[in-house]
Amino acid sequence: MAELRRYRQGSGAPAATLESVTQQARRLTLNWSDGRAGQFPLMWLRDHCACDQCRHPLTRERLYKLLDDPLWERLDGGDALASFEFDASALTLTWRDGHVSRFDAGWLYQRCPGQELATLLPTPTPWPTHFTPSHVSHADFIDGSDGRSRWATALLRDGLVILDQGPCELEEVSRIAESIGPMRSTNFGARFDVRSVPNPNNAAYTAIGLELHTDLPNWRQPPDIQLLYCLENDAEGGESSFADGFAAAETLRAENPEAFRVLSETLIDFRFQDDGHDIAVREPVLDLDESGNPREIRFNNWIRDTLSLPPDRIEAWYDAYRALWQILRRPEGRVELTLEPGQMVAFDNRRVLHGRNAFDPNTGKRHLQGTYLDLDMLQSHLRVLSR
Ligand SMILES: C[N+](C)(C)CCCC[C@H](N)C(=O)O
Ligand SMILES: O=C(O)CCC(=O)C(=O)O
Repeated sequence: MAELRRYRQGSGAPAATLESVTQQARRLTLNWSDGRAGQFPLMWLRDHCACDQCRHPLTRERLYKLLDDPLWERLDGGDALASFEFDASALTLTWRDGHVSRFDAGWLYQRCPGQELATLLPTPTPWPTHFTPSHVSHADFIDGSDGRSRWATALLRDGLVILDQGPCELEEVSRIAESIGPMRSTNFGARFDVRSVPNPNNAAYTAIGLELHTDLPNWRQPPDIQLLYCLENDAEGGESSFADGFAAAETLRAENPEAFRVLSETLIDFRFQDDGHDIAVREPVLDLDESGNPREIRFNNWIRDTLSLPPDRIEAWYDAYRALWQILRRPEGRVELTLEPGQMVAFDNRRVLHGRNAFDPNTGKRHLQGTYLDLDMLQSHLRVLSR
């Protein structure tokens, strides 16, 4: 069964064993010793055969093509299956053409159609009021899988995690990022320096305060994860703040459902322009998933473009936007901290907003290095660490 284990998700086989199997037309019903019953369409079973002909022996990717199999030319019932046998831990099917498929009972138990598949990933959880983010030391992160797992778990769950006591070395942020996945490039490069420069092309490269925002809402797919690594921070000011956009959206929905509706249903324009770029998109401030829960927030006051709505919708949109903005500013919903040299914040840029107070470049230096990562790479990293 080694070949089946290769693509099994989750850990270990369940305690329950297979007790009975019956066929009804184009399905098998499987009953386990703990009372669970599962209905498996024959086509599903044939499609998930894990033998070396049906899955590539090395990559374990599917080779079997349902569409090319003469077995399904007549979709008239159960005649695809010639016979089946089972014991407590396995089910063996012999198909009409003589092909044999063997399934581990535990593997099937975890995949009963209609049942949520177990995931190794933590569920994103909105911040309670006065939320305190998790900290992981740089040494624990570098040394072993435990520190990395704690870091990635907190980031996926809370959308924010802090790494402490790293070296004050240029490019440490790139090394950290690349140990997880390729850095996600944007018009600001793959890795960027946040400091006050003479000819800035965006507000982050000045010394002004930055209201809570998400980065690059003017892209169809804004960067998922942002890493900001502090190298120097001895200028006066420059304190950081963060707020959970999903928690704020939920508060808005509870307090002002109409504002929530307006922000999720109205598409507005976001646009960034400099000498070489003009990147623009039309999207809502709150993007909801199929269940109506916030999936993404786009909030960035300085690159919000001209509001082009019919006049009778403009006031309502501004009222809704101001209501959300007010919630985001509430102290009980914000995390405030002063980044120390060697500290790195990582956050979900499509959920958690970040900002900073103005700083005075005449009183000292402030320098952060940052980059972005795709969420896919962070999730992959945690799954691999859990193997
Ligand atoms: C930090 N870094 C400069 C890379 C990005 C800042 C982006 C913030 C905002 N979306 C904007 O385009 O102005
Ligand atoms: O300077 C900071 O602390 C934050 C910079 C920022 O908001 C950004 O890079 O997008």
